[in-house]
Amino acid sequence: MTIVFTIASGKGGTGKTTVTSNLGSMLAYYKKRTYILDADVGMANLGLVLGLEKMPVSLHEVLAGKADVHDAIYEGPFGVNVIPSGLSLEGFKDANPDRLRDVMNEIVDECDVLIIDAPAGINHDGIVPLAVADEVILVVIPDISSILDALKTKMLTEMIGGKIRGAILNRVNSEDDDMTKEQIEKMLGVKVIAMIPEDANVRRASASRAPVVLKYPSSGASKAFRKLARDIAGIKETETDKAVESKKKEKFVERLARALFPGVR
Ligand SMILES: Nc1ncnc2c1ncn2[C@@H]1O[C@H](COP(=O)(O)OP(=O)(O)OP(=O)(O)O)[C@@H](O)[C@H]1O
Repeated sequence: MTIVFTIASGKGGTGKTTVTSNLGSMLAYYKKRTYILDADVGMANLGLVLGLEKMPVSLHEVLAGKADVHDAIYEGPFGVNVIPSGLSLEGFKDANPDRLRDVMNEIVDECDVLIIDAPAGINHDGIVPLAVADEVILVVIPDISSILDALKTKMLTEMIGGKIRGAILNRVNSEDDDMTKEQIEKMLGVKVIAMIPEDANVRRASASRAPVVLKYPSSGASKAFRKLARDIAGIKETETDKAVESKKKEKFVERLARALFPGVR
């Protein structure tokens, strides 16, 4: 059976696209037939961060009723199926977000997991992705305004009969954070299902147009995304996962050795 997740926040810039691209890629890596769809039709960037160069047909044309959704599916990292939104304002103007449910119905039988990257804010474009999801996942950063905005999104989701799976706490940097995981859970009234550290590799990977799980698989953020994907897919850590982790340790030991014995290679 297919499960549809919508990745939402409230406040912009908390990491929805980062979560969508990395969680989607990892689920594909773990052999789940995964589709990721950029419902942020006004400020699309899922295709960009995944390095899709040419997108002759995008969700814009599909939502405008001018193209079939199957013509707007592109192959991403580990074989994840990406449905990007276009970058032109002209295309955005004609896109009708109310068609999203029809688009979903056309692909739902082909996938195990569909992840929808929702736009920030509470407006009409943002409500449709909340309404069509089986479960909404909130992406928050440890900052009071992010939590308050996510709380509004949670209340709106529940008001329209939707269900919240939990919150992903992104950009965690324990020394500087305003709020702890427990305070956030209490305030939001939902479980924190993953904690993704602040990690410069995330931005570095985006700049080279790849998800961090592909570009820097042994980084802290990748480790957290791998675990989240396993939890969602209901699978245990594999030997390959352990090998990726031990690679990180080796590198640390190598770095330490270099620092202590600079002359030795
Ligand atoms: N864990 C992290 N560590 C460091 N940088 C991060 C992390 N997560 C996200 N970022 C960076 O934060 C910025 C915003 O992330 P992203 O685009 O995923 O947010 P968004 O919620 O989709 O934004 P918008 O609301 O504009 O669509 C990007 O530059 C991204 O590389």
